[in-house]
Amino acid sequence: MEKKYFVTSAEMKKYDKTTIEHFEVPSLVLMERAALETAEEIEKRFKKGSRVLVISGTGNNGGDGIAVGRILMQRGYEVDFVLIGEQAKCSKETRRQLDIIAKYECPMKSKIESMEYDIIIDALFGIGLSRNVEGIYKNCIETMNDICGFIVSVDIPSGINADTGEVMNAAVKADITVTFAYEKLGHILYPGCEYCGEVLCKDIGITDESFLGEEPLVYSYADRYKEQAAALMPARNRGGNKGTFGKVLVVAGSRNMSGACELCARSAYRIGAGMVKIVTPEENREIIQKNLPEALLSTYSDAEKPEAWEVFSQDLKESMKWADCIVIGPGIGKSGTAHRLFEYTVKESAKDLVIDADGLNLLAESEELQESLRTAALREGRQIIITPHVAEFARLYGCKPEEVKKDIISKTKKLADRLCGTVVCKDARTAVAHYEERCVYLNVTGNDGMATAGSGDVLAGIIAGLLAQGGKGREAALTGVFLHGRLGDLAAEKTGRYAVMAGDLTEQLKYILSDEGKRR
Ligand SMILES: NC(=O)C1=CN([C@@H]2O[C@H](COP(=O)(O)OP(=O)(O)OC[C@H]3O[C@@H](n4cnc5c(N)ncnc54)[C@H](OP(=O)(O)O)[C@@H]3O)[C@@H](O)[C@H]2O)[C@@H](O)CC1
Ligand SMILES: [K+]
Repeated sequence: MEKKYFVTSAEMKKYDKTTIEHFEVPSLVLMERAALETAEEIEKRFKKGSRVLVISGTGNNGGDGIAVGRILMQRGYEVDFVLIGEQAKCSKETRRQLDIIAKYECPMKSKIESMEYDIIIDALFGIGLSRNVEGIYKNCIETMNDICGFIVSVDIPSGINADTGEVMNAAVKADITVTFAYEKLGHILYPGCEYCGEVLCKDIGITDESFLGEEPLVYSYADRYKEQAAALMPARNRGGNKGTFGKVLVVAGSRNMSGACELCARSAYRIGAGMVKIVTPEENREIIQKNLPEALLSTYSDAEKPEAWEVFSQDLKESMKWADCIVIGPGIGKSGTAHRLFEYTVKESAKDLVIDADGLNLLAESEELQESLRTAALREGRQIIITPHVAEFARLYGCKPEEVKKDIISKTKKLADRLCGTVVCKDARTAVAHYEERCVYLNVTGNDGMATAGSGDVLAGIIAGLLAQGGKGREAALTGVFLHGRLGDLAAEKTGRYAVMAGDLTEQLKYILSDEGKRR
């Protein structure tokens, strides 16, 4: 699978350093390449004679900016240079850039004197931003945002934290961001991604060799899969039958709450599972048979009564034997029956398990069941995938939702390690971690239209459908999350983000995988 990495500032600095020290590429060569790439993006958009303002800080980001200005000046643009901060504090490379423009007799100013520019080069702070922006720096960022010109941020908009995407008290709102070698987490996480404009990632000679064997912690699927989603699917055997394409057991819904199980089961079918059986209260029978006649059904009533449970649990045991994997939780509630069903599914089966929604709340309440799942994963290789949104995650993890949002990557990994499974932490950028893998997947598909009831039920069904077709827990989760986001994007293209409903996502499965084979 082709990956795309998102790096932290510490990782990027390490790769810079390796390229400079281990591979002996001079730092000024990297800076010149970065500047050339940035200048070329400006030349594509603006003609010679355009007025350019370069705002530099004292770090190497500032040096990049000065070099961009110098190249544009040599190519016929009208360039003004401003340095914010003390010259004496400039990095070695930035001092060198100052010396070069001094030789060309370009004056360096210490404040912005005009608001009349076509282009602003934002090179105040790059990945070296280490604290909140205050005083003259904050004023400078606000002035850049006030000038009417087109803003090109060098590497990252000044004021955005490259690791978390946080706004450090003030940040530049760029039209484009030209970054180098790898996109940073701050380009992709919210709110940072909303400040970048279009992100253009340029090769300046820092390559995967600079990892020296240890790849970055965070990755996603390469962009090409957005157009070629079917390439992520498990190969489909033309000689297969409904048994070989996998059997999913959906334990979902509660009395007169049939929507969640229907969405989940339908999604499992649409992603390609051969058979789907729904376990739900008897009251839901009629509506499910009407809406989803393809689903097999096993219903229960009065399961709180011991004799009824006795009979039904035997039936459930048979269903669990029949299934290749189980999904439990959507719409199940937290009643006594829900507890029983959940406990039984965890303890009496070794089949791969997707836990969603209320199932996660039941899991959060029971250390004993968490321990059972850990043991089953380690001893029997049972694959456990949990799909919490941020609030459910916080309950399981034992922290506040805000803390999850601030540190989604490492917390998702820690929870996966604790549960010995795959954890899908659903947010605007969903993270997926697996206990046996060091790296964490960060999803870049999807949109806010998907923040709608039932969207999670669809994801749980998709992941279970992929598991049933033989996918490993980790891959099923990654592919499921990526596809789910693509479904949301396609649905939003059709209706706009406001109008997207969960059923629309499943509907899009009809189209997104229709090119299977052609694009593999
Ligand atoms: N190796 C190379 O040649 C390559 C380098 N590249 C480029 O280098 C950039 C990284 O350079 P960098 O590490 O020098 O950091 P950068 O972002 O310029 O700023 C650091 C300065 O800001 C200061 N500072 C920080 N926070 C502050 C605050 N809130 N308020 C005020 N000051 C604050 C901090 O000062 P201090 O914390 O020491 O007080 C320091 O002086 C990278 O983004 C890319 O553009 C690429 O071209 C690839 C090749
Ligand atoms: K910048």
